[in-house]
Amino acid sequence: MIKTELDLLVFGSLLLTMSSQQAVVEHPVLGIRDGKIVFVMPRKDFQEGAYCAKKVLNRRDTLIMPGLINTHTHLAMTCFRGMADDLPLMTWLHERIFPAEAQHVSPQMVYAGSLLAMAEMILSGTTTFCDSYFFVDSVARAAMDAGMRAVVSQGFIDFPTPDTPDPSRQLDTVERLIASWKGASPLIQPALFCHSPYSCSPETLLRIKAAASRENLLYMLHLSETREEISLIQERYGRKPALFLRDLGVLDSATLAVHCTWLDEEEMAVLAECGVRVSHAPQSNMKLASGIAPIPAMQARRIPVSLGTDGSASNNDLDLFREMDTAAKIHKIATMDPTVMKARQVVQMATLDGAKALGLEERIGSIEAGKAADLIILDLNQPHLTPMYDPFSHLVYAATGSDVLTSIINGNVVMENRELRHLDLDAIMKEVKAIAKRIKKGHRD
Ligand SMILES: CSC[C@H]1O[C@@H](n2cnc3c(O)ncnc32)[C@H](O)[C@@H]1O
Ligand SMILES: [Zn+2]
Repeated sequence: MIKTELDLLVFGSLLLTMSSQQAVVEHPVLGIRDGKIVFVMPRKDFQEGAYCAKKVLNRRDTLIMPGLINTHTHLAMTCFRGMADDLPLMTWLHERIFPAEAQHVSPQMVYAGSLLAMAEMILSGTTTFCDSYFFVDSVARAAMDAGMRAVVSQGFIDFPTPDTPDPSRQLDTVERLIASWKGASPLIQPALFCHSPYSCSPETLLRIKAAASRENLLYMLHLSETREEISLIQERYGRKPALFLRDLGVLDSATLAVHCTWLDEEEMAVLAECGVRVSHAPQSNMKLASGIAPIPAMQARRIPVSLGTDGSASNNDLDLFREMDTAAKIHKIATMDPTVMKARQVVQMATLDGAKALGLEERIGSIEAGKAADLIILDLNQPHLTPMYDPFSHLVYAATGSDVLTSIINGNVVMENRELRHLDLDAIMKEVKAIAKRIKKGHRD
């Protein structure tokens, strides 16, 4: 008998496909070749003699699921973790973060801080992230080195930023990003990010959107994050932020709006009509006391909502398991209704809906034959995961990132039994500690 060759065979106790049917497979076997899922089937249907695999992962008491997708973060801000806590957004940004970024953000700092973030994300089950920051080339190189799937977006603000000191040259920065990374790797998608409607002029918002549309790239921005933003935009443009952006012509299905904390009914209707996707970052919204986004109302309008951690200076970690727990609970208390944001739906937000938010649902977000092999394996043999009536309940309300044993991205094992395969964590932490020492002293890198 001719055997089908596989790169990897994975056995487990339970597998959550997170496909639209949300099938759960007991005692699953999963075959992977050339970075893709070849089959998923129950072990009883598996003909052992029909396959030969270069590597086999087979551990008792494990749950296999799609890798988690973090749709909004600023990875290099790991270097600022814990540096400016317990402040409201505008004070945090203008008095602490922007000045620190002006002094310390460099290609080296972004590479080191992003690598540290990637180590943290892989160790906690994230396989795809969408980053928005400066010196994007460093983020993309770090993602290639870590073996992570990434949307790397270039951030724009209408004042001199570390990689675009002259804001009138923003389009040069766009061109550099496209020349270096568009089509360069199946793991990397470039994208464009305008910081917000209050920090970018209508001309900038439009110019960057036009470039994104021309190049078929995702366009993102922080939207309606605080009440202060609503007043500012209302004063400046005589309209609420979402209406202002709709009238400007930058809202469509290739737009991902981050936060959306203070959207009202009319604005939600506009987002739904335009096909805008949303990234919800509940822990950052809580820590900066920005507010509670009306997520159940958005989902009722069929606005696709995904999860993001935001940067680690406003969260302060990148563990999407903790974010899922927060997302499930915060809306129960906000609506005083424990039936909203059920565990199964929250897991979907962190997987398939994350893929939809990034326009990657054909490739990732669920475990299905033909999709990329981006998956994680959790250890169920833990006191806090015993007994198990409902795996979705455990993933949202009991598990943390440290329950992830093994992570596979595009068919590559990037972490096995909690050992990072591509990253030297000690060296990365040493480098970031050295950067933090300079930040503490206030010296330039
Ligand atoms: C142009 S994107 C990078 C830019 O955004 C800043 N930032 C990080 N988190 C937030 C947030 O929650 N709201 C607004 N701005 C934020 C970051 O420090 C960079 O300057
Ligand atoms: Zn952000």
